[in-house]
Amino acid sequence: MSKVGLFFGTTTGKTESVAEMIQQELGEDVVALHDISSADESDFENYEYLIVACPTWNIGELQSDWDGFFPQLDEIDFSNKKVAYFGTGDQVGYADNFMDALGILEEKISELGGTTVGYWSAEGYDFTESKAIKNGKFVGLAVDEDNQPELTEERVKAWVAQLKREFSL
Ligand SMILES: Cc1cc2nc3c(=O)[nH]c(=O)nc-3n(C[C@H](O)[C@H](O)[C@H](O)COP(=O)(O)O)c2cc1C
Repeated sequence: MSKVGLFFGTTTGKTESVAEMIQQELGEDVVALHDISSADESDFENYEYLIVACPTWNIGELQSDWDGFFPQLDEIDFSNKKVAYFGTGDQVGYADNFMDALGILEEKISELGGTTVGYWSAEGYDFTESKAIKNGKFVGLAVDEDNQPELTEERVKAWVAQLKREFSL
């Protein structure tokens, strides 16, 4: 049984690619990938550690599969679970709503008892507003494949190294 469940939504495939990079970095035997479009509540119970991944769509909204799953989050017990988040977004085209989906999911899952790990510095990004900023940091890894694809690999590697410590893997 994998230790970490990574639940992602994706519309044009970018978040799925980053999910696969993260799985490679943490280890294929450590991380199981779940597309949220075909997941159900019981899938979350199997893991002590979760990674929740969602791009922001339609100006500040959850990706559509995550949007559909959102009410089902209430049925999941997140207490005793450490939860890390990552998202993909476009800081140039959507500077007022960069990574909002990450903030929306983190707020909800924290209310349901999840403990957030994997906070990420906002240095190196240029945007105006984001619901994903808490105490000056992103609540998880922010990836911008639209404008900074050359930074994705090093960002993923650094974040995964941090997660290994915070998940005690
Ligand atoms: C119509 C549209 C709306 C978008 N809205 C936002 C947004 O509000 N905030 C943001 O950060 N990115 C926004 N994006 C950028 C996407 O989040 C980004 O391309 C993302 O990597 C797509 O992920 P996916 O390929 O996994 O679906 C938008 C893109 C499109 C085409």
